[in-house]
Amino acid sequence: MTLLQIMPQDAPDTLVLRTRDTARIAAVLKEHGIEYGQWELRATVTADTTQEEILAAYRTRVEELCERDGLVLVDVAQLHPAVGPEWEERAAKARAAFLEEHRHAEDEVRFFAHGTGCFYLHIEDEVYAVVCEAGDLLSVPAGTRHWFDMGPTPEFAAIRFFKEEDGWVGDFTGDAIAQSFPRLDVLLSEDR
Ligand SMILES: CSCCC(=O)/C(O)=C/O
Ligand SMILES: [Fe+2]
Ligand code: NI
Repeated sequence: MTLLQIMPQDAPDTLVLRTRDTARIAAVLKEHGIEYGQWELRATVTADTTQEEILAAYRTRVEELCERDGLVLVDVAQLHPAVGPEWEERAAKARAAFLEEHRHAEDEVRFFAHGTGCFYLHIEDEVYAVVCEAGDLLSVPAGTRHWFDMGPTPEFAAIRFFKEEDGWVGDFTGDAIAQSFPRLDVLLSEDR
């Protein structure tokens, strides 16, 4: 289930808010110009599902969003658990690539067609951890400091939307803040 957990930037163990109420999540994020929404799931995604099949399943919604927000490029980032040393290495590399705080020159727009991932949004003096699940759409404004954790066993397929070819390139802030915050697996284990 989708989760929003807000923590002070200097007190990662302190809960300002923890909610799985998606209407509340949307409302809280909207106050900061972040769009959160849910699309009806249209396809079962497995390791054998191609990018083309995922894009075809969501074509209407994708086209509507592109038209509305002037997005021109779409692709699918996906990882599914496998076995063997190559997988372990690939997963660790992929995870590490987004685990440091960065910004993008354009909005970060992602739709989760499968699996789970957590965006940590550093907004003013707080960190908003948004655990996205299949069906979730998140649009984070350009320039927002953030990092992303796909967890120790990455499993997700996300449609990515861009205005420019290099829209995914991160500008790393050099702030080590991400290291102090609970990772995706810890966040999810803390249900009480
Ligand atoms: C869920 S898509 C991979 C993560 C990504 O593109 C990004 O920029 C994270 O900050
Ligand atoms: Fe990013
Ligand atoms: Ni999978």
